[in-house]
Amino acid sequence: MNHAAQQGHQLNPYAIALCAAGRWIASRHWVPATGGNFSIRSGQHSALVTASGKDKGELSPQDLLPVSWPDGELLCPGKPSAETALHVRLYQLDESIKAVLHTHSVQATVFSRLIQTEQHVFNGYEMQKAIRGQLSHDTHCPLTVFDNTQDIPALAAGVATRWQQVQTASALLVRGHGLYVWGQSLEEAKRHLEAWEFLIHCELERIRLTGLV
Ligand SMILES: CSC[C@@H](O)[C@@H](O)C(=O)COP(=O)(O)O
Ligand SMILES: [Zn+2]
Repeated sequence: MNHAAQQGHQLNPYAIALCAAGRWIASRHWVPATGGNFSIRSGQHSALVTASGKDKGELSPQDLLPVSWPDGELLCPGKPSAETALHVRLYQLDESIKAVLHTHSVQATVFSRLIQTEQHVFNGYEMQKAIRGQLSHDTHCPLTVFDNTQDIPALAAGVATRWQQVQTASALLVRGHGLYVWGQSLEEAKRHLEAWEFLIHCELERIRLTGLV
């Protein structure tokens, strides 16, 4: 990258905000060992996505790679996240999504393996109100769980097929893998991430204490 391009990258407010989010997420121990990836929408058909294999707590703006899908087909220079196709599919499914955060916390990973069904319904938690559209603790908020695969385009296609049920949560789980959340701003995606980590932690404790999944 030449000097001018590098400077442009360093001044990019989207890139700076995502690097700061990465430091916050890493401080919560939700992205160990280079796990996780993040993106932020930069245009109708474009986003910045974390480069693959980076420590997500030590990102600098040049680790955010521009990807685009002007005609639906993915164009990505360099080596963006191995899970870029899922980020892009989420942006395609809902134009209001502005940021996507993927994490590998211990509790989300363990919880996803305890849930044998395609969905786990959360009910009765005040924290549900931190999720877009959830107006009360008394609603039923379903979190959809997908089986893990290394075939990310296939996973993205599965998410698209079940989008009606997935979108309510602004989040999804991949079994034995981790959590995806999104939001209409980076701040909202961070709030969804913190809320889901809290809700999953509560359910994990409930299951531990009662033995009832
Ligand atoms: C620690 S391996 C984790 C990866 O396989 C993947 O799931 C992940 O979240 C990070 O991949 P990346 O390509 O760096 O975005
Ligand atoms: Zn992952």
